Amino acid sequence: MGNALFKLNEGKEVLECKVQVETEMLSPIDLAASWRAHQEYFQPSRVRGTHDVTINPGLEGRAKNGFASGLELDLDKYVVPTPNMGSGVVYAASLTENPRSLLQTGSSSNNDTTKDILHNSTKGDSSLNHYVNTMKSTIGGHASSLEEQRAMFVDRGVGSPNFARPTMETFSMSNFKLDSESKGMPAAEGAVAAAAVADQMYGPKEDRKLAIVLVGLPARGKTFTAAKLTRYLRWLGHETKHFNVGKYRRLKHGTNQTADFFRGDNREGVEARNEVAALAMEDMLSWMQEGGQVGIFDATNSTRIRRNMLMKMAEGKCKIIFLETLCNDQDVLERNIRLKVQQSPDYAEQTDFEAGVQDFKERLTYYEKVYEPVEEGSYIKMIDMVSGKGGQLKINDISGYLPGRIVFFLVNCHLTPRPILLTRHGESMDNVRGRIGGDSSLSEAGELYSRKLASFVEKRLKSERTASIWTSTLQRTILTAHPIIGFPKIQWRALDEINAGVCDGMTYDEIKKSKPEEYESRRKDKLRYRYPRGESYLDVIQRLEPVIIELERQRAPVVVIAHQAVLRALYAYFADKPLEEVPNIEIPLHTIIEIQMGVAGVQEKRYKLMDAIHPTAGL
Ligand SMILES: O=P(O)(O)OC[C@H]1O[C@@](CO)(OP(=O)(O)O)[C@@H](O)[C@@H]1O
Repeated sequence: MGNALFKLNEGKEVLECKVQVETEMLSPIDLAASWRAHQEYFQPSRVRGTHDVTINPGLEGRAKNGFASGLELDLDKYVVPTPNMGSGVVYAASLTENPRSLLQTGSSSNNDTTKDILHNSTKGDSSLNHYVNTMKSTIGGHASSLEEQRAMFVDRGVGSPNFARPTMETFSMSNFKLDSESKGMPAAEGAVAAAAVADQMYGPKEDRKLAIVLVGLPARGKTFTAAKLTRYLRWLGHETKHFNVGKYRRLKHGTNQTADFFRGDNREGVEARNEVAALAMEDMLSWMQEGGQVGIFDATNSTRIRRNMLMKMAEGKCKIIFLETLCNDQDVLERNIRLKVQQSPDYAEQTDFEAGVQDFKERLTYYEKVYEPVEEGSYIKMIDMVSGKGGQLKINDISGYLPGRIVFFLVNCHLTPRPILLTRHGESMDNVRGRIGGDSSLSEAGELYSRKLASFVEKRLKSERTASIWTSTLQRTILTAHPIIGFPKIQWRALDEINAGVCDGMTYDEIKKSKPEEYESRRKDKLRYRYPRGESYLDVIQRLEPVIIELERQRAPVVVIAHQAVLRALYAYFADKPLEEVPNIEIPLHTIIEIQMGVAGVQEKRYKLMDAIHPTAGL
């Protein structure tokens, strides 16, 4: 502890100022370590001069790339098990909601349930109403003191205990997330959170709950589009669920319905299909009452009568936007029909594949006879987006934050299969030291990995017309990309590692010793915890959203060379992982995660090129 007394003679007046400085005793070893780290940071960086976009990389990479990478010709020799999703294809439809109204015994008839839902919807969320009223009166009225007014809008960090948590009366996003009573608030930061607060305050109740009702003939990519949209909205933090009516039909009426069941003049069949659609809608509305925010209602919904039934059930409870998928490309349709027969549970017991295809085509003709394109209400028409040769969106009566984002997401999506390769940078000097953040260069092992990666990329993408290499602006990723030649490289600030704020450059042990409350807060809620003057994982997800949109939009392969926390967030999107799991997803060094995005969903494959700390001379 150091004390100092400063005296300032201003003419006759002497100003005194006492200063007390708290210092902690550092052992000589810690002092030396922090001096070394300090020197390392101020070493001239080897990549500062490179532009954000380099199209024709220097030839020097070619020389290095030629030798010492020692990769086997057969890349499958490096394949390692994928800990999360297995190596099989995850069929999108299997990720849909289990029909609770069918699984619960004695589920009430449609009308009773609908009446119950209408009755309960007047209760609303008392604590949230109270909260919003308090906030309205504070903001609308006059906060009692200037201090409180200033405090109202200061978001003092979610997890860091260094800031007093604002009282219930002051306004701060953290209360919304932490107040377990307030439902429908996304687990998110930034724009998503701000829009949610605005909608809670000013949007009519039904606008705060959104039903995206799919419309379209079979084999138009409805289920795949529904799954993609569900994944995107969940990743942004919106409580989103995918309700597939086909699943309800199969549960209630079995999986071996022939095409006749789907005839427009088959009264029994029509009633049965409307019944399960109503059950699914009731389940979705019940789920919204319990706090769900966006329901993706996946069915053909091919007639105006059916759509009117759904709109009537949703009246006053949620906003409906119809999402119609239209496809005129016969090749795409043929491919989708064959994929559907191959993978749909409807044909799981069909031994004769071609007979299955014929039956499905017959079912299709029955739907085509009664199909009425959407012309009513709010709608988004996706026209030939599936083929990936352009396509377009037609929209009508779309407004608000979330619908706007959904349109922007859908206009950037396509189904052209292509691989996305995710990998961390090569081992860095700070990885060896166990220091987080920073901007250190690569260790010897990290440099060897960069050469192996260049070899891998050359082999894996040699059949591709083109590809691009994305890095962060930190030198450990730029240096890792350096030996790769022949592909344009782009530096993204958005791909920089999570900002550890005041803890940048420290080891976890040093944080635990010198900032135990920070360490403990992060351990307790790593997803929401924000480093003082740094970021949380929720912050990282929000800043990665433009990267996800661009990854969806790209038609050529992309190699993303980034960081542990950033890749956890990106991987969680493709693997549709719950947000709570994001901060602990395994993203080992020197491993490439290949994500294959295609018509059937997302497939994952992992290649481990070498160990982290002790490089092997040549594989
Ligand atoms: O969220 P945690 O588990 O701390 O992981 C993030 C940390 O991983 C590290 C390595 O410790 O990332 P990377 O080396 O991939 O850039 C740190 O820089 C970063 O702070």
